[in-house]
Amino acid sequence: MIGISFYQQVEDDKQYSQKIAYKQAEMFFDYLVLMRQWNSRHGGVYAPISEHNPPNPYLNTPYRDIVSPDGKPLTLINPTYMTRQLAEMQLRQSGIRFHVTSLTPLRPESKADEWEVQALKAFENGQPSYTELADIKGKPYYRYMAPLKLDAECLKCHAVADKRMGDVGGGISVSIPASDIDEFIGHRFERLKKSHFFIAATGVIALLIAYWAQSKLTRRLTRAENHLQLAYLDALTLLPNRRYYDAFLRREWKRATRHRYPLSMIMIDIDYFKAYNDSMGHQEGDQCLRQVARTLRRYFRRSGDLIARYGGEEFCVVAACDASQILQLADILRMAVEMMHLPHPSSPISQYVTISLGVATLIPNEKIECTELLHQADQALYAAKHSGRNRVAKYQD
Ligand SMILES: Nc1nc2c(ncn2[C@@H]2O[C@H](COP(=O)(O)OP(=O)(O)OP(=O)(O)O)[C@@H](O)[C@H]2O)c(=O)[nH]1
Repeated sequence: MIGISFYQQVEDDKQYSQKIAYKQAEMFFDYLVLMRQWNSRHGGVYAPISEHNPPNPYLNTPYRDIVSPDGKPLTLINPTYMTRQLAEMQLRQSGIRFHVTSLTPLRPESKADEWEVQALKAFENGQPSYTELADIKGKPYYRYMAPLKLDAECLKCHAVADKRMGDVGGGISVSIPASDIDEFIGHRFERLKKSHFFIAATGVIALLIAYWAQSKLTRRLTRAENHLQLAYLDALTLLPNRRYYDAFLRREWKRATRHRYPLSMIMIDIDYFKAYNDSMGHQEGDQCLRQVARTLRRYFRRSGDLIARYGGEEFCVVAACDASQILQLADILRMAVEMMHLPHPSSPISQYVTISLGVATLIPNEKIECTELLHQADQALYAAKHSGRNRVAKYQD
């Protein structure tokens, strides 16, 4: 955006400067026309003949040269001769060129150049003025030209058969060196470059600071998140731990109390896990816990349900569903673990690892604590264990 702004401002400045150049040329033209009218109104003016004011050989009029009563030789200066003299002075002083010209000039020096010929032809077709950036002797100029209408004074010398008063007799071209404008644009360009560079540099520094601050914040957040995960995640199974489970249960209990919907719980315990450890080794025991956890967690995707490692070889489930739904879920979990076909050589009830599950459901209210649900699920688990293991038992009063 800074690049676009820079480009646009430079382009705007160029166009604006060009407009000013052409306007300046137009003002020169208007002023010259005014002076010519003044001269013409007096029928020309006499001035002493000098090195800078020799008699004009192209001025075809009686009394062109006269002598003043005190004996000074004077010569008549008509509008065109005056413009020519002014043009020479202006060129010497500022490099700006005026040129009075026509398609049929009397003086060879007044012959129109290629560009002026185009402009004069355009005037004959009614165009009021002509502007262009064009070269004179290999140097670029902002060129402006407008027509001169024939008046009585002009017709004295420029009497052409098909020309009448008010017709386009020629024109004056005003040419301003492009180097004057380029110099101005150059200064402006430098200033724009500096200011845009400053804005860009400030922007980049601000972005770098923002990036640095943001990555610092991200690092702190990641660290905090890791700490939080460590605080609430069981390192062995990567399931939520008992602390998280307790907090979750209290929250869900309150919500279920408010909205009066049933909350269910499953306590899960691996059967004969001591024997498994003893026969397979503690590391295999850990591996078994991980595999059971991975299998169980697949059934918990909803935000209102949770499975956690409750401690040792025990897992615990809390779900916002009724008694029949939780019984179904518990049975699915039991079968899923059995179907893992994890060998358990020292289990008296199966050749594979199995689990026992205790299920309880309550509709919470302000008079019951959530520990009651835990207690009931635990009782149900105890019942499942004592009625043979590898089964689901429902809490009975
Ligand atoms: N490998 C391993 N073993 C554990 C872990 N946590 C608890 N245990 C073991 O799990 C066993 C639990 O045994 P018990 O509570 O006697 O129960 P059980 O042998 O599973 O018998 P039942 O529950 O009655 O079927 C203990 O031997 C604990 O050492 C653990 O993180 N890794």
